[in-house]
Formats: sequence, structure tokens, C-alpha cells
Amino acid sequence: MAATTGATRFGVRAAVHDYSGVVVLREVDFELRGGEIHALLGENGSGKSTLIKVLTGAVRPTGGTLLLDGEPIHLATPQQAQAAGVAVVHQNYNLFPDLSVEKTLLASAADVPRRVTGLGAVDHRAWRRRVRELLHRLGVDLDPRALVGTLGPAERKFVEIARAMVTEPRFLVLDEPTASLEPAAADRVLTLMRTLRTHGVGLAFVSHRLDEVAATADRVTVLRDGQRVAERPSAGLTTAEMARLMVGDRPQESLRPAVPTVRPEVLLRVHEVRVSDDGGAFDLDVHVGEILAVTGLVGSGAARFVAMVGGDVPLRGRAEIDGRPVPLRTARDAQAQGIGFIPEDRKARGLVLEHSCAVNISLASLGQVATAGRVSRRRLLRRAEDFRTRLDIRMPSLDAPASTLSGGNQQKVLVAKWLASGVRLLAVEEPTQGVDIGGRAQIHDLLHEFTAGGGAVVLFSTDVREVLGLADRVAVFRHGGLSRVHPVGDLDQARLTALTAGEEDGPRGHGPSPADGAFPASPAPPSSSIPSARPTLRMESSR
Ligand SMILES: Nc1ncnc2c1ncn2[C@@H]1O[C@H](COP(=O)(O)OP(=O)(O)OP(=O)(O)O)[C@@H](O)[C@H]1O
Repeated sequence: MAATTGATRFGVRAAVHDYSGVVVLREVDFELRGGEIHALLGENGSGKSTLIKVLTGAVRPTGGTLLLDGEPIHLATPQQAQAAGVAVVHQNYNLFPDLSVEKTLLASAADVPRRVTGLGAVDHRAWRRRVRELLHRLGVDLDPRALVGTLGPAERKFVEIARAMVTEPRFLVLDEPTASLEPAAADRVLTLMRTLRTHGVGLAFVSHRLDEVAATADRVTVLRDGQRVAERPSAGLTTAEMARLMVGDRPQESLRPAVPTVRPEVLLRVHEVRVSDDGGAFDLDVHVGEILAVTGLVGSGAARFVAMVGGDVPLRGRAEIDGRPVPLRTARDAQAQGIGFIPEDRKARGLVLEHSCAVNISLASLGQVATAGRVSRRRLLRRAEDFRTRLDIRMPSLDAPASTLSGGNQQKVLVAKWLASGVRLLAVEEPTQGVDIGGRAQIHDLLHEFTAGGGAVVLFSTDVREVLGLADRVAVFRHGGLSRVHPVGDLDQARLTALTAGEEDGPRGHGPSPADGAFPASPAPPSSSIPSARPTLRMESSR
């Protein structure tokens, strides 16, 4: 790979940046060396994305000098960064599902093989060969002809990384490459990063998963409030020390509430639900005060079930709220039943980015801040201020557009929006994705407060620790159907991982019955509701 030659150091000295006068980077030094993995850590809003944008030519810093092998360079555009050997993989998939892997990569190629005849048309055979070679070098087993839309999340991340590697960069910057990947998929992406390191590529990556930073990074740089507070080898640095460097002395971990909030009454009951054509139908209850986590690999149906509860996908089956049959086919149905839905792709669907933070927080409940049919600005702001304090949402001002918030702070606004709306049940996908360690605790506390007040949560999270720390029960989905529901006390990290992967098929010893009877007042669904068919796992989008 060409990356083994050429520049071996790239970075920025004394980077300063402000947005309309608000300083978000303060004289930050950052250096990336060839053949290393360098993690960039910091709380939400500490400046990581801005620093990445500076390094990759997407933002021109107010001050500071970019350096390639010690020599100043100017990167006014991402194209110039690419020409200098610096590539970037953004956090969200920017792929077209209907394009094949090879065509996706073709769009990024600087020199495309052309047929001698045919007026310079692309030589697709030669290109496929090159793509195969590239994927082979990356250690990625992917068919160049496969459509991106048929790939699982890890494979799609591979495609994004391969697309960045088409230009053979010497430095690769990755923004949260493992966000929303379940542990096994995240491991595959980290393995690919290690492969690139052996080829001499310098990799910088942002992650809020400190255990993977400890396991993968050679060095870490920590930002706090736009300042570099540490730069050191990661060897010997514990995750607790990393967290302390990020947040200072503030408390970090949320605790399970001392008094369990689950009540015997059933809030939502679903009957004869199918999340796929292949999986069997099942019944499931969600109790007042309960956090029910729903988990499973891609294609297991877990994410789809949460989307059904949230009205994002029509429920195939019947639903009852408080024992009353209700329709649950659309977002409007869900809202009418007091159900809120927090989707994973918050930017595209959860927030109106051009509206202010204050408006977004009250978006699902404008009636509550209106007087005589008119929104009261005073009440709108008072409410937004309350959530800003409770969730420590960093925003330039309550009137600032949501687009000006960092990713983690946007997520907090979304959680605030639904908590403010007075819903009784929240269907949540990845509630703390992209949220830093302190913010996670605040969101967890608010979810507990919500359930203590009589609400219930159906949670989909790929973060095993979050599932174990938050949930009262865990519904494990496999092969497009519900496999079993476990009280969280019966699970630990290893067992839950094994259950989702299908390595362990049932309870050990005297474990729970299939859909367990953790709540005596609520009879367990009949065993016939447990799917008997075991179709093969399909690697596809959960929707
Ligand atoms: N376009 C913008 N206009 C105004 N302010 C902005 C803009 N983009 C980011 N900011 C502000 O700059 C600060 C740093 O944001 P940045 O996105 O770099 O943080 P981050 O460390 O990447 O956070 P996260 O972990 O949440 O992604 C934040 O206070 C944010 O509100």
C-alpha cells in the first residue's frame, strides 16, 4: 500500500477556531504519526468534530498551522486534504443502498482504468480487479458486486473505509467509526483499523467507547472545552483515568435507582406480533415503570420491534394500552396513544435542524407552552432552560438553531423533546449514541425519573453495558423473532453477548421461562408464542 511511503507526520499546531465569535478550539496541538492509532477523546461539544474538520479541510481554522512532516500546508477544501494524503470517514453512512460496492468506490477514485476503445469508458473489469485487490489488502471479505443496501452495518462501515482508502491516503481520520455497531461488528471494524496500521497508515479516531480506545489506540489526545488537556500513550491508561481527563471531577456513572420503579400493571401489551416473515409470532408486555431492553444482532428483528412500538413501522399484530385495544400503524397512532419515538438517525428525522433549540425541545408539545392558541415565548424559553440545566445541554443560546449543536448535544435535545411532551411510553433507539460519559449518566437519570413517574421505556441499544445498567428485563431477539425475555439480574455481559449471538440457547440451571414471569401480576405469554422456526440470520437493515 502506498501509505508506507511519503509523509510520516501530519497535524496542526495551535489550532484556534470560533463560530461567530464563540471560541471552540483554543490553541490545540494534534499530531498523527504514520503507523499509529491515535484516539481523540472529549465530552460532547469539547471540539473533536471541529478539530477533525480542520484536519480534513472542511473548516478553515481562525488560527493555527497545519503541518505535514513539519512543513506548513494549506488545506482549504477536503479535495486538497485528499491530495495531501489525508482522508476522512464520517460518522453517518453516506452511501447509496442501490449502488454496488465497486460503483461506490469508483466515485472516489482519482485514476479510473479506461478502455482503450470505447471513447474512454470505464474498464469495469479492470476496476473490479482493483477493488478486489484493495478489499483483500484490507482483509475484508466483500463481493464488489454486492449492493450496499444488502450489507450489514459493519460491512457498510468497511465500504466507507475502503472508499476512503481508494486514494491510498497516508492518514485516515474516522469520526466514531463504531457508533451504533453491536460489539462483534465493532470488533471487526477495529480489526480493520489495526490492519491499516500495519500498512503504515496513521489513523485518528473519535470514540465515546473508552474500553475500545484502551484496547485499540496507541495514543490518546483529550480535549476539554476546546483545549487539549492531555496527550499521552494509551498504554497503562485506564478507562477511568480517560474519563477523569475528559470530565474533570464531575460524577460519571449513573446508578440504578435504589427503589425499583416497575409496577405490576401492564402499560403496553402486544399480541401475535411478527417482526419478519420468517420468525414466529410472539406476545410481550411492558409494565408501568419498566425499562424493557430489546436486543439482538442485525436482522434479529430487535430494532424493528422498537420501531413498531414507536409507530415508525406498522405493527404486525395487535396492541393494547392499559388493557384497551389500540391501532399502532403510524407515528400519528403512536403519538395519539402517548408513545414517543426517538430514532437513531436523529439528524434526519428527530430534529428540525433550522429551528432553535428551544422550539425543538417543545416540538412534540407546543400546546403545553401555548396560551389561547399562541405559543408563549416566555414559557417556551423557561421550559427549554429547565432541560438545558437538567441535561447540561451545551448550546450557544436557547435561540441558536439545533444545527449549531454538537452531535451529543443534539441527542440530548431529542431526549428532552419527548420527556417534555408528557408521553407515557418511550420507544428509544440508541439513546446515548454519540453522548459522552457524563451526558450518558444524565440521560439515564432522566429515563429513570420518567419510569418512576409512571412511564415505561422500550429501549434498543447496541451498548451491552447500557442495557445491563438500565433495563429491568431484556428481550433477546434472534432470527427475526423473540427468543426469550430475561430479568436483568440473570445476565452479565458475557452471557448477554452469547445469547444474542446464539451461542447459548436457553437459561442456565433454573433460569427464566421463555417470556419470564418476573412480574407475578402479569401472566407469561403462552409458550406457543415463542417462535419455533429458526431461519438463518440475514444480514440486512433492521428496518
Ligand atoms: N456550525 C456551528 N455553528 C455554531 N456553533 C457550532 C457549529 N458547529 C459546532 N458548534 C459548536 O462548537 C462546539 C464544539 O462542537 P463539536 O461538534 O466540535 O464538538 P464534539 O466534541 O465533536 O461533540 P460531540 O461529541 O457531541 O460530537 C460546540 O459547542 C458546538 O455547539
